[in-house]
Amino acid sequence: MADRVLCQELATTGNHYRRPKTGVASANVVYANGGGSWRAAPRQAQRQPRQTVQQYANTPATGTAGRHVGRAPTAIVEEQPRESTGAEVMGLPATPRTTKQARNKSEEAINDLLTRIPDVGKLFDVHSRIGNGTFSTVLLGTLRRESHLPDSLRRKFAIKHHIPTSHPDRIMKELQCMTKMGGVENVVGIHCCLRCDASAAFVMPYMAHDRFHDFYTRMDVPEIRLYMRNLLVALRHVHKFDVIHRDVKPSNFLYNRRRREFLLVDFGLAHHVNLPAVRSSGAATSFAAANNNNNSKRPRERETMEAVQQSAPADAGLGGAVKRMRLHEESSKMPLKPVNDIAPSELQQQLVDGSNPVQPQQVQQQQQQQPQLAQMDQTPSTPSGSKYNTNRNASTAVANNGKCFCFANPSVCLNCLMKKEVHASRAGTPGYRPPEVLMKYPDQTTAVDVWAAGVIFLSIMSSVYPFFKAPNDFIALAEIVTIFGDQAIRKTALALDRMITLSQRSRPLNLRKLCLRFRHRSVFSDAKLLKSHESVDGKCEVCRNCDQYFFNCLCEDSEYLTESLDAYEFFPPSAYDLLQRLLEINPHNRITAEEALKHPFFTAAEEAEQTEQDQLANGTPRKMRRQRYQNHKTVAASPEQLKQQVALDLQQAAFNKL
Ligand SMILES: Nc1ncnc2c1ncn2[C@@H]1O[C@H](COP(=O)(O)OP(=O)(O)OP(=O)(O)O)[C@@H](O)[C@H]1O
Repeated sequence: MADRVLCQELATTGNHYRRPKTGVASANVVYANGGGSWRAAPRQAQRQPRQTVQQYANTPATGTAGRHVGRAPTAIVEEQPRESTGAEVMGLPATPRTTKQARNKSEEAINDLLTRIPDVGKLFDVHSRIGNGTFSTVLLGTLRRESHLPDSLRRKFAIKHHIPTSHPDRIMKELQCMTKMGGVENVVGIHCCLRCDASAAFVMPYMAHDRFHDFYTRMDVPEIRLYMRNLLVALRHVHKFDVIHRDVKPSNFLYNRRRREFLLVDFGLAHHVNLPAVRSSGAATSFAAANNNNNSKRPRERETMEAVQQSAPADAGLGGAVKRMRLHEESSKMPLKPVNDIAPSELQQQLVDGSNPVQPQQVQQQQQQQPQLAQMDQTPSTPSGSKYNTNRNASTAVANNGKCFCFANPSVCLNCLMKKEVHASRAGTPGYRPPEVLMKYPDQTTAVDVWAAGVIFLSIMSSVYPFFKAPNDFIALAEIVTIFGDQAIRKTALALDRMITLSQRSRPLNLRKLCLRFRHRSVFSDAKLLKSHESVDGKCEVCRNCDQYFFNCLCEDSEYLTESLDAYEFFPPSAYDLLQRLLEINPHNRITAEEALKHPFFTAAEEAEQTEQDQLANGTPRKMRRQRYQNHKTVAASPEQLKQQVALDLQQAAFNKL
């Protein structure tokens, strides 16, 4: 029998759903400049084989090395874009996209939900699977007690069925976020939560939405503005609670183009802004242990346990599990013996069996040693004057005030072994992690989400999705360095107390050039254009910094005469400025969601809109013309009225000028 932990009455008088229609009316559209990644994205192509037929042509990008251009998709033939409504099972005709395989998966998911949580079946008719994530399957449901109503009057719900291996704390935290913050400002709310043994399901309001893939290249500036504004509104709301969403990405920000509705979903990785209290190797140990329980289908990091430990305010309501973890953490928090006291044989023994004898006075010594160690991190120079100390002798290390001896050694030096482990969350989806996360900065803030919003904006502006696609955090950082230059990263690393070693220098690229160059890739990668710039011997110079042909150079301070981009301009200058601020490398200088909403990209448009509305209220130009014509006629009728009309016209002109 199901054990219901929280079930509010589903009597919310929400809007009755309407029969869904497709968002955009255009069938079989061929995009010459359709989306795609910098690199070939076989995963992306594989993920949606049933929905999109993609024709990739292996068009060599400009530049010899093609560091980040690689294989550019030249054409995407798509079926009519549609909202993922699950409408088929609600009496609507099945679309050709619904394959047998998809139906099977949908049925599997429904059966799984109904078997694991039988109460769901008593309350809901579950129709189809509408989303599939790392931690859950989301299904479409309608109330059984409304089954007698016509389709158009039955309310729809998104039932998020958590995978049974999801940690209870993670589920609890997600639930807390939704109950505390949800239901307003584009943030998803929750109706109820059902649990049976190890399985839990959230019942949320359902929102039919379009796939990002279908609209990100099609939006005009006002729509992009609307999209970004709504995303920032949701983030501003979440950030007011000092909560970092940590998984801001297009698939978690639902958008219904037709109804202009938005919804930020998935608070599975959300946590409070770091309190620097819990950063110990013990925490890392228990986190690792928790991590082992979770098997990920997709490369999204699972740091729930760590997040729980770092978010003290959230802990209050989390119950025994967290307390248990804290105990575990305390017991493993014991500091290591100071290096002076460790005989080499003893140390070896410790490393082998993991034993860690601790005495009270050693704790004190350890605490005294911490500032020294922190300092050491910042001073890589050695007595010999070389940048790195390659001395292998541990006793010399001690004599050298605990400097690092790891470089060029096959093992971690004693001094580093003694250091407290830096424990920084890296939860989130690859491609949306900001530099501070990639550099393992422990005191992360809501700026993490703002960076992710910037990446989404960059995808929209450049028509490249996903924009960053690195297999690991190092390459992800290298991608950021490629665009923003090494100086910005070095400075930020210094500001964040992190040390970063880069093998080469790189100058920053210009975001406007980057966006327009990618947006119009077919134009700038055209063979004819290349031919027109080739020298007589058929060669064309390539910029060493950005790896692009000189006429397409993307560098901020380019030394080349490049092709003019003005004819291809699509955005106002304020858009690039906002993009730059959202993607500020230093999290301390990054714009907040609240500030971003006051950026001229939004406010200037609002002012223009206001003026337009005022004009409408006072008469549109067309109306005015008609009025003038009528006036003219009247004037002809009476010379007396002529004066009046002229005065009126002058008044109107003066008013318009204002
Ligand atoms: N309220 C909702 N209405 C409509 N669809 C929804 C709703 N909530 C979630 N979905 C769909 O389900 C998908 C997965 O949901 P969610 O992100 O919450 O799960 P997840 O397991 O955490 O996924 P991921 O690992 O991709 O973040 C979403 O991308 C969306 O398409």
